[in-house]
Amino acid sequence: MRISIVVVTVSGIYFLYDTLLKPPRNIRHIPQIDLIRFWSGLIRNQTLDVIANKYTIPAASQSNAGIYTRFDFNGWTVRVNNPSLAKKILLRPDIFPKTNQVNRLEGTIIGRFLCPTQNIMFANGQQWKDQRKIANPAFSSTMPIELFGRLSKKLFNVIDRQLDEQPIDFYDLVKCWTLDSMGLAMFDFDFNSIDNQHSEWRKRYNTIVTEMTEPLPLIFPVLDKILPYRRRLNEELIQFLNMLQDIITQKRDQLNNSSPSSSQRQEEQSTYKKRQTNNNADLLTLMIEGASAVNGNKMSDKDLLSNLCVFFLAGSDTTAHALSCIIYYLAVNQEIQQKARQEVILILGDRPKDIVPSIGELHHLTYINLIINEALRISPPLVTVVARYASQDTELGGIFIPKGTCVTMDTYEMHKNPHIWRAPESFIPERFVPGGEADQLIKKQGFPWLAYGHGERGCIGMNFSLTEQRVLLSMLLRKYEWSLPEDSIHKEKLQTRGFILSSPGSMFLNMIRRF
Ligand code: HEM
Repeated sequence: MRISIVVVTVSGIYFLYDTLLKPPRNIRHIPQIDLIRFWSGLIRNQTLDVIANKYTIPAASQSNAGIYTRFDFNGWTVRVNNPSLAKKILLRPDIFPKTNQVNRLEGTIIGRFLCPTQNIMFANGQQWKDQRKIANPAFSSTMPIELFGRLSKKLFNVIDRQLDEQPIDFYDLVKCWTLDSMGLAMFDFDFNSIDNQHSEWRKRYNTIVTEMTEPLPLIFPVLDKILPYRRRLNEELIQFLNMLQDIITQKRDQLNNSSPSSSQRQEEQSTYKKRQTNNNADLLTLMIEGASAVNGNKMSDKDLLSNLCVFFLAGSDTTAHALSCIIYYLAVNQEIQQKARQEVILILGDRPKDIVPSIGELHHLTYINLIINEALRISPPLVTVVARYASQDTELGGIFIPKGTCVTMDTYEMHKNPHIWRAPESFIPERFVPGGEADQLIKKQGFPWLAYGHGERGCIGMNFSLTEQRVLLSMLLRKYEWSLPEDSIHKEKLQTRGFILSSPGSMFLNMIRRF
């Protein structure tokens, strides 16, 4: 009897060890990360650079291919830390399509927000093509520069009111700025969070985004149903989704009233084209009109809602993170800040007045563009990309990858890997001059810079987000000078954390007005 208890216990422990701590047998030939140390690092909230330097980069360095396996929210996954393999994966979506997150996350909080249906971020094949075709024109229309400029002036009013209470948390403010920009540009809804940082909708959105991506419920979705605070989060989510649904319904009603008959399709198409170029419509309007103008099909409310949520999540805190990191690196590199300011002054002049740059002027901000690229390298807002899977038996860097294996990329690690980039911890915008280090790496190695992804599944909102960054940064440089306070938590180095979306937590600055 005793012997059988011992045998059952030992077998149970072995079973748990074999299934939880060891990858499936068909990928055990690939180097593994030290899973316990990696996970305990994440749970102890270690910063991204510590995790990269201690666990993930060493794990990838075990093989020449620069790949390793680990268990995370996609289950056992092959993680790629190699630019040429990143290129191979991203340019072959037929061999490496996206994993089915809709099924995997069904019933979870993140699933209900991020992918209640197959939206543009997660769909594959024809379903994805149809959605991208509808959304593309909305994103390639003229950018709402005036809106970004107007919101920047609003932000400056808030900064000015806080100048006597230095330091100022720029990260918190810029999150309001990107949220208001997205709300207004996407569906003409004013979150009004710049003027009221404690607004109800802002609080709701922040709670959802912050708590939704906590690592443990991502791995064990059942926690969403058990833990009381997760149930409260669910309530917040329902309210947020209802608000978006109301906006969609109102917008449809408005459009139906303004174009009641289906026989007016030709007229609708020309209005749609005019709106695209004149930039007098929000993205939601363009998508609803696009859905009927492109192929005569209307997009269902469920699909629209699913896409709106994904645009929000993909586009709001990511850009806020990017802007905060730029501001940080300009604070700790005063000579780069000064050089960037000189460029802006050369193009926009130095009159003591806020000036919103034109699209042509933005194109001349070449040094600012280098700064943006370098900030996105040294601290990419998304630390990984959406997981793919091998749709057939294949190989990566000579290592066999069986059909069905989940594969993804370590964006953060690739951007910080000393085997790829020279002095990766140093902020050097000149890496991105034409023919410079970045171009050389692209030529020789593939995709070393993955901030916006690449290939047909690259970021649809890249131009939108880059325009936001260029407008706010150029206006900010004319108006203020800034530095890091002595007691900043980022004094030694930028501290970012996050499992999917990276965040500096806060970014307190001392700011001085130039006029
Ligand atoms: C700094 C800001 C941003 C960063 C760093 C970023 C990053 C990325 C990355 C890395 C991908 C590729 C993911 C993959 O291959 O799995 C992606 C895709 C995507 N992004 Fe962004 N993004 C940003 C801003 C935006 C904005 C403003 C929007 C929309 C308003 C947006 C919407 C999307 C969508 C819909 C996709 C999926 C495209 C597809 O698969 O066809 N992003 N983004």
